[in-house]
Amino acid sequence: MKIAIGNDHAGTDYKLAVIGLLRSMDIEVVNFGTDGSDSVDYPDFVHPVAQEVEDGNVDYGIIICGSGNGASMTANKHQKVRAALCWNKEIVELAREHNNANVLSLPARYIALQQALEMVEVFLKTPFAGGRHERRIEKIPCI
Ligand SMILES: O=C(CO)[C@H](O)[C@H](O)[C@H](O)COP(=O)(O)O
Repeated sequence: MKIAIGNDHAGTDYKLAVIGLLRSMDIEVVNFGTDGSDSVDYPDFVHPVAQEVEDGNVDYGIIICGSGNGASMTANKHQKVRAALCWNKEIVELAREHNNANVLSLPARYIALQQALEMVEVFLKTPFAGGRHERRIEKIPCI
């Protein structure tokens, strides 16, 4: 499995921990930064993640900013991206089962680090349920 990851300054610490988790699971990681704490603009680091997902170069994307909103808004501008802003494991499970989310957006300033890591694990292990949900996600893109 291969995952692209990107974040702004609010998400750097969580991002580095998530990368550690992914590597411990033998998952290949493409890190688009930022890796620092200087103030940056989240679209500069989220668009490359979304583009990798859209191009089929990675299985999933993980994006992290303070609230998770700016990151998910940015990623969802990409036609093939379904980025889900999640704040607990149940929402993550539903984002995979019902929405076939291919990008997980984490709000670093509003969830505990351990919670974020557990959410990543749930995201990776939960399959899409298909069925009625397939029809619905096919209707998401603008024509
Ligand atoms: O984009 C966001 C809000 O939707 C993120 O939470 C950013 O991380 C946040 O806006 C950054 O805020 P800061 O005051 O510039 O650190």
